[in-house]
Amino acid sequence: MAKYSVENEVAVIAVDNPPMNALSHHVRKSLLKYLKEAESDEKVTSIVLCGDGRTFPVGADIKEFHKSVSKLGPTILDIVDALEKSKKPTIAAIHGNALGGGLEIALGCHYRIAMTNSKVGLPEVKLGILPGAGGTQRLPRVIGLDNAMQWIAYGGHHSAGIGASLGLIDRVVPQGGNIREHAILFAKAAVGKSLGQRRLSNISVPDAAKVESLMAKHLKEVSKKSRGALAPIVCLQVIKSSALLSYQEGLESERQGMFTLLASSQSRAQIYSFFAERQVSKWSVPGVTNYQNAVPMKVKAVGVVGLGTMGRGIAICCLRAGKITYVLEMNTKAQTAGVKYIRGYIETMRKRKQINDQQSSMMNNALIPVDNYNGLKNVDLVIEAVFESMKIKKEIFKKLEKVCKPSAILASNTSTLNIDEMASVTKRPQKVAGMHFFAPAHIMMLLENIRGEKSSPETIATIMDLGKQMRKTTVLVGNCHGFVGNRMFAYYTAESSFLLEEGAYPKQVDDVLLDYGFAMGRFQVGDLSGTDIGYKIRRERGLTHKQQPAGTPERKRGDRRYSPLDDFLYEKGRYGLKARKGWYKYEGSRTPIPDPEVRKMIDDFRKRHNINPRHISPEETLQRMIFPLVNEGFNVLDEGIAANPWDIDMIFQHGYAWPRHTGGPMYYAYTIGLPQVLKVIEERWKLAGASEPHWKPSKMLTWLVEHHGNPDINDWIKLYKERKSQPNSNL
Ligand SMILES: C/C=C(\C)C(=O)SCCNC(=O)CCNC(=O)[C@H](O)C(C)(C)COP(=O)(O)OP(=O)(O)OC[C@H]1O[C@@H](n2cnc3c(N)ncnc32)[C@H](O)[C@@H]1OP(=O)(O)O
Repeated sequence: MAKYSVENEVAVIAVDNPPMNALSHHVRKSLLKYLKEAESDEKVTSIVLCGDGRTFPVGADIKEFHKSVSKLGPTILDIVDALEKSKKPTIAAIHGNALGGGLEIALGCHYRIAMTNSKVGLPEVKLGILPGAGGTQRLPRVIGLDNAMQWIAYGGHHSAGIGASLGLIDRVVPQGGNIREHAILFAKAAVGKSLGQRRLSNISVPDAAKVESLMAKHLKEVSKKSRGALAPIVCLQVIKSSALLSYQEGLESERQGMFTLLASSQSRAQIYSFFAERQVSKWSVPGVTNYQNAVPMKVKAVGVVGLGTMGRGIAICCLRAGKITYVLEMNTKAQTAGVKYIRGYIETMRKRKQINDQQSSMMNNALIPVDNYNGLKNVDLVIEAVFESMKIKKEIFKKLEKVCKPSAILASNTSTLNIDEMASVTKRPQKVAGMHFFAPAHIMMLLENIRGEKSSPETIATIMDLGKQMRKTTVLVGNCHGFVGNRMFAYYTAESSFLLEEGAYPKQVDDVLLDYGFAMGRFQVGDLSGTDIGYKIRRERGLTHKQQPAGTPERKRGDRRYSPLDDFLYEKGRYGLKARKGWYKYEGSRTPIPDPEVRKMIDDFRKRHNINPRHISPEETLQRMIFPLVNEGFNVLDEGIAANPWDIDMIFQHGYAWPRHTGGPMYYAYTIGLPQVLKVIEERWKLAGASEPHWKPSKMLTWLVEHHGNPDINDWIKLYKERKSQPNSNL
């Protein structure tokens, strides 16, 4: 709804649709009604549009998308038109966020004033669509093509100050000011002034002459940054119309572009992702506890054990979240290097204005290096981040048990190992949990939190809350080898090496993944992280080529298929980018170049094993890499290790840079259709057999397909659990 009042001849229309004042159908209806009322009331000389509560409208109601209600008039464009056509000056009074349709109605107004701490932007591209209420045509007319292309194709939020410097915001109201009062005064002063040039559809785009060169520049950038995504490209094409066509023709091009994007699977996937991102914070452990009833502990001081790459990143996350951070590293050289890195990073953040001087000095003061376990006696929570070895981790947990106060939570940053086994060496298993950060921890958005069998509701609530304070997408999962992410990802990696054995080369596989939308292929990523990382993990598990007793078949570990190609690569000193050679070679830059030496290694291997290389199609490559991962995703859901398919999708989007416009592996499977996915998995299972158990069709996937075909992704768990809970379900 909207509220209407007249103050001192100024009509004030305030959108009132908590929490975000989204422009839902009922809001649009009442906005237009009040606009007409203000227009026809002779006592009203000007009109202010604002938001009640937290914010100016943040855009269209995303919940209405793909539903018939979104098509019910009036549209946002009807409101924008009415505001612009009004004979009385219309003023948008912005506080909080004016985003998407919110900014578009502000662009319909003749003037815009904004609180200094407010944000403006057209982020529709992030939902796989475009600003569909004239934003693609009006914004370039105010801030120019170059800026509009940047704003719309990337969907960033911008400060009111930036908006003012570009002519979008007419006045910035300082902190502490009352936006409504300022707007009323502004509106009074605007009465009687000419509105001609204030109607943005009347004016032309200032840098229209540069349209072709700007198009080329931005198209190049978006195809690199948002590989495979349709929306940024359509956005640019539609913005181009603002420079070449009349306003009305431009609007038609916007309408057509919107039609194309709304019909694409990408927009559905991105809208799904928007809600999924918010849904994961509403965690629950069925029958035990959930985000609404568990109370987190207050965490003031955190300990981080180990100052390697992970420990340093985790310490930065803790400092940014305002925690006193004790970093324990007993090796003096490693401690000096770690602390130097952290302080250097704080300084970089300060220089980039991500933090101010005061925050920088607070963070530096809150960093406390210690060189023995006693130094951790005051922390509320400790995260160990040492090498991935159960033996070492158990020793650390025993020491932590002795020195940490009884209330302290003991967490491990393990990426694969059993949390319950670590908990078993302590007297406080209810206070033990996993906090799996992804490298680099201070950059990657994901935190995969692992609840142990005995983790208490308070412990779970605390690690989830800490993730939120670190501003991470924090997903709660159950305990098993590799948890959700690495357990599923192992098959993606394994299949990529099998593909090399059978006929592909690294670039061929990587190109398929790049076309799918990944920023980097599997082998490029391997080189970037270092081929030594995986090797050390395999060595810890006794899997590497060199650890096998004489006579062990090269391509088997036990009764399972194994590819030793990754081990050979490491043994040749090809550690990846840092060694300037890995799956690729690097000559003076980070550009991966296919290396004949790697090709020879693969060819020799094939010859030794009498493998006749065959052509592997892009379609097979993609299916071989993604479908076993999806199959395992269904096993993970069946076992309750992940509570929902969107939990898995968020783990992959934020931890493994899975392209957002596909929604994530589970949503992608839903887009393809579960019957089709199962068909491929079943065919492959027949071919591969027991030595490749990752192709064994998941019970849950099979049951869903047999009984429901391709049910809505929101119904998977409900349908399956209902059936599973029935007696004699055999599931
Ligand atoms: C054509 C298309 C047009 C014209 C459009 O306008 S498309 C929409 C463009 N606008 C956006 O994409 C903005 C979406 N919202 C956000 O980015 C953020 O919510 C925020 C930056 C505005 C605020 O962030 P934050 O303070 O963290 O709050 P939450 O994101 O957690 O949001 C709180 C609840 O509000 C719901 N929400 C937010 N925006 C919308 C919306 N546009 N439509 C419907 N619902 C919205 C959000 O889902 C949260 O709901 P709950 O999880 O609490 O149920």
